Amino acid sequence: MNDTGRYLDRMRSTAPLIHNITNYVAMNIMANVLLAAGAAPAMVHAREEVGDFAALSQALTVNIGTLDPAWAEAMATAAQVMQQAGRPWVLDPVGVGATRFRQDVCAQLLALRPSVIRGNASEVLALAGLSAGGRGPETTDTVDAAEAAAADLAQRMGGVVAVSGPVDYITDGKTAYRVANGHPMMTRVTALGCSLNGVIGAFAVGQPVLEATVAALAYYGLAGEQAAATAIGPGAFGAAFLDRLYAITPEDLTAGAMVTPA
Ligand SMILES: Nc1ncnc2c1ncn2[C@@H]1O[C@H](COP(=O)(O)OP(=O)(O)O)[C@@H](O)[C@H]1O
Ligand SMILES: Cc1ncsc1CCOP(=O)(O)O
Ligand SMILES: [Mg+2]
Repeated sequence: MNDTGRYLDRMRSTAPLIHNITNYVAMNIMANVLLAAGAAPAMVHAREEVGDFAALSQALTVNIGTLDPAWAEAMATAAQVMQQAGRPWVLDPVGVGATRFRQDVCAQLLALRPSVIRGNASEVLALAGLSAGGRGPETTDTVDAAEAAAADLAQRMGGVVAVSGPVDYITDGKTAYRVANGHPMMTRVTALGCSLNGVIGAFAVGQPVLEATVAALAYYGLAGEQAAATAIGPGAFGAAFLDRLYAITPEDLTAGAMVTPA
């Protein structure tokens, strides 16, 4: 894949409305990430309105980071709208291995066929049923260890699975890519994984989902590399990261993307 920049260009040209049911930690950070990238975010989670709002949106992201039963109901309602409309929706199974409640809610959401599942290695392993553990939002496993689980999950779901980490792994169960962009500083700022889901959703609007997900991860990782080159620590990095998401051009992305077939 050497045309990653085209996916960024198309996303920015439509500035898609992305409906996010995300956690309290991520809401503000994720909205800023989406605005910097060139999309239009909305954080909407009330059971009474998620269905109507999803119907207006071009993509949905669902994140179980700060789950409660009312939110779980809202997530299923919104995901069902997207599934029926054939529009992309992204699931982030934050900390799914940690509790029974998260596992049960994810099982219900998987039945609604997410277009993309994006998680770290521990989350993908737990979601595939290959590990019951995990401490919470941070990974304790390597991406390599989760690759077979990702392929299995993608085949079972009929969607794309993206395992993020030092080198990301993205597969639809048949074709797979690795993306080597990124910087370890990205793990020192909370909610950057959560915010990535929005960027994936935005890239996936009207574009082939596997390739759009790869391009989104390359773009995100490139912004992380560039931000880390100037930042003295996590605080400055967070601001520089938004600035780089805003500044990277389609040409920069095509030149800087480190994508290989897996
Ligand atoms: N050690 C690392 N080196 C480079 N990039 C990383 C590293 N760890 C994570 N990333 C990047 O950080 C972003 C968030 O991924 P990750 O930290 O795995 O998510 P989460 O916060 O959900 O655990 C992704 O773009 C990923 O490529
Ligand atoms: C710290 C925390 N606790 C519940 S959700 C959340 C944010 C996790 O964000 P990310 O997975 O992107 O690091
Ligand atoms: Mg996460």
